[in-house]
Amino acid sequence: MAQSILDLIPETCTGTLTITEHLNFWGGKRVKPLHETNVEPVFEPATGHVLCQMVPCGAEEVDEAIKSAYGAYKKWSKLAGTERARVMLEAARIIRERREKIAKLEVINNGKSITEALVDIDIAWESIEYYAGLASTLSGQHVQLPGGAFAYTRREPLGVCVGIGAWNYPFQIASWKAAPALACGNAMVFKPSPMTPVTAVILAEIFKEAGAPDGLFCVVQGGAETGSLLCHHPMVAKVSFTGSVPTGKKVMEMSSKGVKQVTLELGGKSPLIIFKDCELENAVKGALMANFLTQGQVCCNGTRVYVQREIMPQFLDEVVKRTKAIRLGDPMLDDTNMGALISKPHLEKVLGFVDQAKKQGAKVLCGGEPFTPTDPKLKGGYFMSPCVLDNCRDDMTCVKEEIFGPVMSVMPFDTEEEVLQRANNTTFGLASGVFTRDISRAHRVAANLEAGTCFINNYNISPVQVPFGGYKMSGFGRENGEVTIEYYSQLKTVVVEMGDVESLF
Ligand SMILES: NC(=O)C1=CN([C@@H]2O[C@H](COP(=O)(O)OP(=O)(O)OC[C@H]3O[C@@H](n4cnc5c(N)ncnc54)[C@H](O)[C@@H]3O)[C@@H](O)[C@H]2O)C=CC1
Ligand SMILES: C[N+](C)(C)CCCC(=O)O
Repeated sequence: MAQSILDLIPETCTGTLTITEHLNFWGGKRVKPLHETNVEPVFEPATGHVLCQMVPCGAEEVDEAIKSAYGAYKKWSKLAGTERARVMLEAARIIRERREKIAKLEVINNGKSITEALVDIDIAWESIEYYAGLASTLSGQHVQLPGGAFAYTRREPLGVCVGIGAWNYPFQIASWKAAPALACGNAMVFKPSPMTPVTAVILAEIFKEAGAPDGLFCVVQGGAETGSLLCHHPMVAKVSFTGSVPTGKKVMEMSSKGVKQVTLELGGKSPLIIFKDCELENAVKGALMANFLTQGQVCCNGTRVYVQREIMPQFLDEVVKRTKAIRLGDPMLDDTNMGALISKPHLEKVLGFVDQAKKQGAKVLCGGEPFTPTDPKLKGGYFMSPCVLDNCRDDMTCVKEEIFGPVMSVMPFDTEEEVLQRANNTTFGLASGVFTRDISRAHRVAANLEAGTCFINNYNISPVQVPFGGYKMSGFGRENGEVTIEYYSQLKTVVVEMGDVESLF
C-alpha cells in the first residue's frame, strides 16, 4: 500500500508541514483530482502557514466515488454482522495505535490543543468499537400468524450513505457517521469541510488496511458544490450532515427530491442553568467546559449561562479567574489549553460579535481580543482571548445567535419557572445543562428543557453509548447510542404462507 499521509508527520511540527498528496479516496486508493479548478488554500490556524490545497471534486469524480461505494456495499452488506465487526475492530485498533499521529494532524489542520485532539481521536475509535459490538446484534422479529403462517423482519442496510462534515471535529465527525453506517452494512462517501480536508482520508486508509472492501469508505473533497452533487446523486440513499442551520435546510431540501433519508446535526445556543444550591466550583468548571472547548467552536456549547442572582458575584469572580488562567498558545504543546480559531474571517466574525455585544450594553469581564502569542512562528495565527460577558440580556445578539467562538454570555435569574421559560425561548434545541444539588429540581428541569441533551452537574461529555442530536431547528436523527442503528437501516417484512392461497377472486 502507498505511504499513508500519517507518515509525513515529523516529531514537532507547528508551521512546517506541507501536504501535496492527493486527499480524495475511492476504489481503495488516494485519487488524483481530475481538474485543478476552484482550488482553495488550506491554512494552519495556529500559524497561517499554507498546509495544502483543497481541490474540489466535480460531477464525474463524485459519480466515480459513489459507484465505488456501491460496489463495496454489494459485498459488505452480504457479510454477517460478526464479519463486519472484525474489520471495524481492527480499524479501531489501528486508530488507537496511531492516536498521537492522527491527533497531531488534527491539531495542525484545526488549531485545537493536542490534549483535546487526543480525546477526539479516542472518542472516534471508541465509536467504531462500540458499533462493531452492535453489528453482530442486529436482528429482526418473528411473528406467528393464523393457520401456521408467519412473518419475520430483517434489518437491512440503506445502501450508499453520504456524510457531510464540519470543521470543528473533523476526524471524530467522520467516525461518528462511518461507524453506525458500516455496522449496518452500508457504504459511505464522506465529504469533509473544505477547511479541514486532511484527516478523513486517514480514516479511509485505515478502513482499507483493516480489510474493508475497496470503496467502503470513500472521501471526496470540496465545498458547497460538491456537497450538492452528493445530495442530488440518484444512487445515494441517505445524507447525514453536520453544520449550520441554513446549510442543513438546503441539504434537507435537496435530499427530498430523491426522497433520501437525512440526519441533521445543526447549530445551537444552549442554556446552562446554575442554581444557588449548586456546588459552585463544579458549576464554574462546568461553565468553562460548556464554552471553551475547541476555542468555543462546538455546536452543543452552553453559551447562555443563567446564574441565580444570589450567587452571581461569587460565580463571576471564579469564572473570570479561571478564564484568565487559560493558557493560549502553540496547540501542539501539552500545557496549552486553548489554540487558534479555524480561520481569519471566522476570528473576525467572532470578534465582531464581542464588539456588537459591547454596543448593546454587555460588559466584557475578560478577553474578547485578538491575541498574539510570543512565539514568532505563531504571529500569523488566528488566536483570541476567551471572553466572559456580563450584563447580558435575552434580546442581545450575543445571547440569541450562535457565535461559535470562545464567548460566554452570563445572565441573572430569580426563579426556576422564569429561567425555564427564558431558556426555552429559542429556535435551537441541541443541548442544555443544569447545576443544582436538589435532585428533584435537577430532573424536573431536565424534563422541561426543550433540547436533545441535558447535562446534570457536568457539561459536554459525550460517551459513544448515549444518543446525541437536536430538538427544534438544531436538527433531527441521532448520532451515537443504540438508536442510531435505526437511522442507518431499514426493516423488511417477509410474510410466509404455509397453506393454500385463499383468493378473493
Ligand atoms: N453543528 C456543528 O457542529 C457546526 C455548526 N457550524 C455552524 O456553521 C457556521 C458556518 O460553518 P461552516 O463550516 O461554513 O458550516 P456549513 O454548514 O456551511 O458547512 C458544513 C458542511 O456543509 C458543506 N456544505 C456547504 N454548503 C453546502 C451545500 N449547499 N450542499 C451541501 N453541502 C454543503 C460544507 O462544505 C461543509 O462540509 C459556524 O459558524 C457555526 O455557526 C459549523 C461547524 C459545525
Ligand atoms: C464532542 N463534543 C460533544 C464536545 C462535541 C460534538 C459535537 C460537535 O460536532 O460540535
